[in-house]
Amino acid sequence: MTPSARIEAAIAVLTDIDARRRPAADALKDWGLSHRFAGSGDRAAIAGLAYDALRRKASAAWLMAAETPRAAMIGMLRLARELDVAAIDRLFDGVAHGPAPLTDDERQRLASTSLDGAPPWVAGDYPEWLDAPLAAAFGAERVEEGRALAARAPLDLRVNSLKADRDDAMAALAHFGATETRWSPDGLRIKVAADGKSPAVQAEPCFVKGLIEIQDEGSQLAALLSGAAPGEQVLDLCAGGGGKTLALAAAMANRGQVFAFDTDSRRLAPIFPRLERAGTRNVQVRAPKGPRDVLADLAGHMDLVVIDAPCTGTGTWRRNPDAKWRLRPGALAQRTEQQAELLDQATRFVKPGGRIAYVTCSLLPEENDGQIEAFLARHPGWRARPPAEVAAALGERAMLFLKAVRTSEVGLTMTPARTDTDGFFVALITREG
Ligand SMILES: C[S@@+](CC[C@H](N)C(=O)[O-])C[C@H]1O[C@@H](n2cnc3c(N)ncnc32)[C@H](O)[C@@H]1O
Repeated sequence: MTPSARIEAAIAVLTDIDARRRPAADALKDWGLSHRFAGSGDRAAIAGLAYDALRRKASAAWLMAAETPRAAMIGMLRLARELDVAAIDRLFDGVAHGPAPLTDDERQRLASTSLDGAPPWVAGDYPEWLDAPLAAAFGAERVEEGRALAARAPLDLRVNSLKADRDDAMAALAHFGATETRWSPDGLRIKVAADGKSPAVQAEPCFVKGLIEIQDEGSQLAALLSGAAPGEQVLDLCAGGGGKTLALAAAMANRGQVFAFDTDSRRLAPIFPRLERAGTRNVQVRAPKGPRDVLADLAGHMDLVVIDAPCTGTGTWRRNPDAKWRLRPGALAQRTEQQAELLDQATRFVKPGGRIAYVTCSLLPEENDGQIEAFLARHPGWRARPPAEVAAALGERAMLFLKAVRTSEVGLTMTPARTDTDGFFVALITREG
């Protein structure tokens, strides 16, 4: 396919996403099924164009004074890919399978890339209804935070310390240009190519043998900051596919016990092959069994309960740019209710002196500090560890990390703008002994 034809295809995908209010991945898959002639390079390029246009949807619409998929594409090419008017003109050349030529008005709009005068949610490319919570969390810096959330994410890997050492894994992935992550002692980072295509690390021998896992650095740090230590009894209450479970087991050097639970057994299913590949020996998966309380025997015995809570995912917009435009206030209300219930439920498992690590991949205060403050008001006998104590788990990097993150009295927040990770909130709350 020509570059112009790829652009026209990406505009068609954006039109489908808008018309049917569906996830980008579904629209891209359908496009692929009905255009089987397109090769993998074409598909990756089209996905890259569509995702980048979604990332910059509000600012592109403002620049072009139009809220159409075509305007989103043209505006993105100028704002994100930094093409000049002549280069965009060449792509919009009007030949078969390509988009119609630029109009005079479109050409004029592209003369400037200034977003001066745009409201924060336009300059920061996030939904207007989230301006108030983001202002509460980040004040004037919310535009910068939004911009960083609208950028592409790198591919992060966690080296499995049960099987490998970071230097060896880095050498095995030198052909991808893997480098050490800034904060996580087990992390490696690979830059994603200009067309947005991630390298196929899952086909690498070191992945197949369980030496590495795909995990954002923020997620690695969230697990690390819980302070899980060898020999402890740990309940991973929202284990899902096991990303945190695997990191916890490695941090505990296979000693002690991790119990992995999730109410959704389909989400839990991938954990079994992942545990096997990683060589973990201290994880017991407790899959739900109808109304039976499969965690009853753990009550009062846990040193640590990790709640990697269901949340709005606002911290992961770099990876799911369409999710930010689909999020609705009702979903936020539902998530905050679930989170409060989970925090309350978790208390029954924690032994005196034990702790809960509460984690979200959200940047909204209602799901983060607000949730912990409300918990502490409901539960006398619990206290939040100050962020400086929580960050101490990072050893010599703790001071710099503390300066980078947003801290409150009850927790700390990583963001793409501050730590160059996905957005994560972490709080440690301790039951008095
Ligand atoms: C953020 S995801 C977990 C991701 C996972 N920990 C990881 O690192 O890969 C949240 C999970 O919470 C689960 N969940 C929701 N409500 C729950 C509840 N009441 N008890 C346990 N798990 C719950 C969801 O099924 C979902 O898998």
